[in-house]
Amino acid sequence: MNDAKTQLEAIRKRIDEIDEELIKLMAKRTNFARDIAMLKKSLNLPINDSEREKEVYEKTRKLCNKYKFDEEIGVKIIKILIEHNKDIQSKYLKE
Ligand SMILES: C=C(O[C@@H]1C=C(C(=O)O)C=C[C@H]1O)C(=O)O
Repeated sequence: MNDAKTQLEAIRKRIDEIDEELIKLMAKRTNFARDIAMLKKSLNLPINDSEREKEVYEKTRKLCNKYKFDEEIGVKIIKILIEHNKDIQSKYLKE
């Protein structure tokens, strides 16, 4: 019983560490939004690039299969990050 409690605590500690890594990586991905916005402005390109998004979603599906993670959940998470990235790009370009 006590052993199970110790194991539960150990797993939760690992989950906390993983959550921190996830947030760190999401921030890292999102922090490219400003540079991307500036480069697109100089190249006269729109913020939205549906071809690139298609590639990102395809890659996401492949990675989900590779790591045995639910494909639809993976795509949902990436969609949130893509939309957030585009919102930030728009904000920078409005400044
Ligand atoms: C970041 C970009 O801008 C947008 C956001 C994307 C993303 O977050 O992956 C992909 C395509 C674009 O719609 C980009 O063009 O690479």
